[in-house]
Amino acid sequence: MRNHESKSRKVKIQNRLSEVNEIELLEAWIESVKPESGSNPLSFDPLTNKAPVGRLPDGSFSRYAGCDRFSQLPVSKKTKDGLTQCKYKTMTDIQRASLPHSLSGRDILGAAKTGSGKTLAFVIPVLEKLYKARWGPEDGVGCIIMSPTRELAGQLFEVLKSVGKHHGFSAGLLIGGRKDVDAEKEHVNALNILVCTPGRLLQHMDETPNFDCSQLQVLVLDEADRILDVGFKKELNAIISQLPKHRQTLLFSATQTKSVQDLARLSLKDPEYLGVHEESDTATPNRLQQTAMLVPLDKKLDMLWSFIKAHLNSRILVFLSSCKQVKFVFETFKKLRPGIPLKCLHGRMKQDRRMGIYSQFCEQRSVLFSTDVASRGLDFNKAVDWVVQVDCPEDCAAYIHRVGRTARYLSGGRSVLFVMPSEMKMLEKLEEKKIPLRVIKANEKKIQSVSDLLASLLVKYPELQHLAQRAFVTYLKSIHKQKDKEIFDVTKLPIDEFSASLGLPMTPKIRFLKQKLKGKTVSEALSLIPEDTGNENLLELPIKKPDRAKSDVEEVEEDLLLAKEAQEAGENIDSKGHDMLATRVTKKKKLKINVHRPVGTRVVFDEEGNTLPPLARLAATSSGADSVQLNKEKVNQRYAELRKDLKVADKEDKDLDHKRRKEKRIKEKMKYKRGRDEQEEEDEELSGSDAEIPGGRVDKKSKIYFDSDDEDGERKGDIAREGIAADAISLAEQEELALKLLNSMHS
Ligand SMILES: Nc1ncnc2c1ncn2[C@@H]1O[C@H](COP(=O)(O)OP(=O)(O)OP(=O)(O)O)[C@@H](O)[C@H]1O
Repeated sequence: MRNHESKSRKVKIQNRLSEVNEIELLEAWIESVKPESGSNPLSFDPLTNKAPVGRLPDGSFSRYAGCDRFSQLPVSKKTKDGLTQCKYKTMTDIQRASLPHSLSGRDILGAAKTGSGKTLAFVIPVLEKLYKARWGPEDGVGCIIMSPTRELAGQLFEVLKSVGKHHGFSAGLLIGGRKDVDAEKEHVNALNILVCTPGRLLQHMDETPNFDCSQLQVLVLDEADRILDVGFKKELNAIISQLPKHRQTLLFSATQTKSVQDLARLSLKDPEYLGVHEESDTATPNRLQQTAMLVPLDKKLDMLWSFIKAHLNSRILVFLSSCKQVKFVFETFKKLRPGIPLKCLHGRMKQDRRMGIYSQFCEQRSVLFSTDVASRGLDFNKAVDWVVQVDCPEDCAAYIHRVGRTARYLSGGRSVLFVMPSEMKMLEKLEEKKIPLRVIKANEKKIQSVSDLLASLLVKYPELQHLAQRAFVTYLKSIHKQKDKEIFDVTKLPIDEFSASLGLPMTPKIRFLKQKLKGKTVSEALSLIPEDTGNENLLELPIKKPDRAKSDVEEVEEDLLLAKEAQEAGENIDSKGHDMLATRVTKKKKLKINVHRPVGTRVVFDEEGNTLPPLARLAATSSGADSVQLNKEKVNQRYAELRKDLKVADKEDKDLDHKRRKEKRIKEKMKYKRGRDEQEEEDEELSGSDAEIPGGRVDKKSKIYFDSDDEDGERKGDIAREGIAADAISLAEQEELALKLLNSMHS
């Protein structure tokens, strides 16, 4: 027994000695032939396969800058073994360009096309840095790898595990949507490498006792431009403030930032900027065939349906602009049975389900409807045949990342972008960014219409109607919120036709466009109605009437529907569900209600219970001048009454709404106090907000954690915004309050 123990101790000592020797050798090698700062190793001639590697007979070292095989790099045997087992032999361009610099400890800003192997370009230096520092369990967190989405973090974690499997480091995946946060807290201090999303990392920084990153050696931001953009600004600043300045920082993305401000935030030291495909003719992979098709908004679903039916043996990734769009298209198309499995992925799904869907999609032919949650970094086993962008991406970078889900590494792929007539500017912008797009015309004969099928589905399944309405509103909202107004202009969209194309019997109201009328309340708007229109027969309201042929009965039903949705959404509407201001105000067309319209289209009862058409009793019943005068007076009187009623109703609604918001805030606060961080149920939705609108993030009121792909995060942001608006409590006041609380806790 004792013999055995001493033997194993001997082996350990030997291993340690050989590791120490290896590290000394690696350090000497790296130091003696490191590439000049500012050089791009891609311009060096590769070493031949037979050239000796490492220490040469004359005591010098082989050159590693410019070599094209992992075996020629000054990296440890453990890393080399991991790479060999994963069958990685030859380096990709970004790996060739960046590894010689990153292995010598320099900060890196790496930009290379999608699918070009950026992950290994940071995983290898991370492993090597910690290995050379002889990092052990007692040293705590040595490296943080941050990703903007959970799926991507999960994927990076897998690469790290497989390439680093011969090293003894402990690594953990810290992402939102996992329930085991308490268990995580217990272990997080023992981890050497954290692969995380910013929200979850910050949560640990704030909540985990003794969480310590003060010894951090390497910080990696994958999809760095995304993490550096406004959506993550607060989280990132808070995280960075807790990290030591003396560290190595590696930033990678397909669309990199060079903004000095951003880099200053990260305290980079003379970073090596390695944009390996900058000289390339195209910004996207060469094996990617990209097309664009002019598709009007109301024909998008027809086109998508026809496309799917024509590619039943493919793996198709479809991008839509919001999770409500995704849900609607997924649920309805599923019922229409296109003959290929359908799946959907969006930020409101529970994390386990998201992961499950992601792997299922990698395995079989299917269509995956997704929001931008799947647009960055994900490597679907090189198996996506088509990327279909039904809704236009917010900018060229988003386009590049979406199409980058196909044609990865050496494989080919195809993509198609549906562009609406109002978005043609996008094509110019893409061309400017060196994105080779072929604009093609759809074969009209092959397009199958689904609108009628959808309409019947919506009749049969009322819940789908609700989904359709939400999809409709959130789509328009996403367009309205887009920053690039040259491309996105909600007023240019065929709104009624769009509504009909979703199968909706009538156009839902578009509440958010209220702003166009400068935020006036219902009663204020009513007060704008002229006392005397100058035309005895017409009442003009600033309402866009979508379908002139639509009957009044339809209008009543429509209002009821809208009222229901608006109430759910917590909007200010009057007690009868009328939101006259917000109703279909798009092109500010005026609805003219003819008070002389035929009796019988809309049934109204008078005090005796007799049926009357609306306002008919106010209208002229004879052609005599007296009666016209009389009716005008009645009309004005009636309006005055209406205004009064509505003012009262409006006030009641405001009070109710205020109360409701207050209750909601209190509820939310309680929720966060309990430390709940789980993903909300898919169907828990907040009034008209759609979280997948990039840049739509808002300041958070208090400690709220979210990942970019976490629609709940956006929700929480919205809640915070509501809270701020309602309370008008400033950040300074909140901080003061928090301080007081803290002081009282300590005293
Ligand atoms: N040297 C290599 N040899 C063979 N395959 C590689 C090599 N490097 C990376 N790959 C493979 O290429 C694919 C794309 O790699 P990776 O996901 O790192 O790309 P990326 O540049 O990070 O893409 P994105 O910009 O979309 O995040 C992966 O399947 C990976 O396994």
